[in-house]
Amino acid sequence: MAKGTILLAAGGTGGHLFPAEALAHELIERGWRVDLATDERAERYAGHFPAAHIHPIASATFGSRNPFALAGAFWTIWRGVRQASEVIRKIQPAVVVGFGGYPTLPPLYAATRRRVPTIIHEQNAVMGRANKALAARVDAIAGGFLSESASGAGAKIVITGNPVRPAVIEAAKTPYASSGPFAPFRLLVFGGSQGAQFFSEAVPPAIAALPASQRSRLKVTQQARAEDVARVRSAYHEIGVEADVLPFFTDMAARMATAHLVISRSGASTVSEIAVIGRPALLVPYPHALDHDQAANAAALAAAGGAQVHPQSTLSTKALMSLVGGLMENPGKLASMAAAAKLAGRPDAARLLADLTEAIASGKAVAELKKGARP
Ligand SMILES: CC(=O)N[C@H]1[C@@H](OP(=O)(O)OP(=O)(O)OC[C@H]2O[C@@H](n3ccc(=O)[nH]c3=O)[C@H](O)[C@@H]2O)O[C@H](CO)[C@@H](O)[C@@H]1O
Repeated sequence: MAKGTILLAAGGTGGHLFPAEALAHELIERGWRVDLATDERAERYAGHFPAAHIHPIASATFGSRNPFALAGAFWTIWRGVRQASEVIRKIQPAVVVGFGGYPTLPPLYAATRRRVPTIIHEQNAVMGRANKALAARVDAIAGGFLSESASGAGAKIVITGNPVRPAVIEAAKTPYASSGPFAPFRLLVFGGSQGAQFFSEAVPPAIAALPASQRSRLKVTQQARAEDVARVRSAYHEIGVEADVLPFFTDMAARMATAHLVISRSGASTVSEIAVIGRPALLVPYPHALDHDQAANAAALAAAGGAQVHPQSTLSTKALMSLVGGLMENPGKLASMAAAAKLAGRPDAARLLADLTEAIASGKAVAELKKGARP
């Protein structure tokens, strides 16, 4: 017999859904039934979600300035609030936990109206718009990279880190470079859950510019947007570099575990996973993220010595080639970056967030929890 039901709300991209999935595993292990409220966009990422029931909830963004589009969005969100309210009435969750992104607005808003305890989890160093809109109404704000002092909502913030999925915890058991003495040299390139056009354009020419002796040692795994896959594959084929190129790798954690160097964006889960598994990384923050400053996510890992951060605008083919080529010749530096990244990792984030969830479900307030935590 389950302890009760906890409703998680997450949608949109993998960056919101994967931390929810990690919390779900932890809560189920503790004897809770977990349901998920999500939008249809998230179906791509929800395949492995261990929810007892998935509730599709209507949602929309207020992104447009067109008054008709705005009115439409408002109406859709209101429809979502009514749907979510009905779900909450039926399943009587002990607490509702939202993971950011506009699909979480209706379920969290409906929960606060029905006086069900609520938590939002913010993965990023800078709070996203949906979470900002909900911050004043919820009981607790859990943070991946947030800082308690920097935000107006500081009193409600509990730093838990970003929960990573069980496959990541498993991958973290693999010591760095256990797949061989850097020959072949495994390079993993990916752009977050939706891919990155920039890497498709920039990385193959940089690899082509490496001396043949380095190129012949390379094995590349590269995620590319579906429309770029064929071009990236043939670019590597032409220069004789073995490359796995796909729009999405479902075994990303295992691929990270065997990588000697990662080149990626700095979305919150990406940075958290690189740290937990402990791999050296060249991080290139997505320059156009509306909601999240990816550079701020990368900063802590860089400060710990686990990663280098390079703005996209500085990465000419030559610059990228010499960064990769230089690191390939310096296994000692790579190994020390890997060790530093691992020290910065938070493998206990799912446990801490589950502790907070259970405390809020039992009616405790964040202020009480913080008082209890003081020596
Ligand atoms: C453009 C944008 O707005 N991005 C945001 C989005 O990123 P995005 O959705 O890309 O999220 P993250 O970088 O946080 O996570 C990407 C996740 O996808 C996984 N993965 C990736 C590629 C692949 O082939 N297979 C795979 O499994 C990674 O292992 C990781 O778990 O949400 C994040 C969390 O709020 C934010 O920090 C990002 O700023």
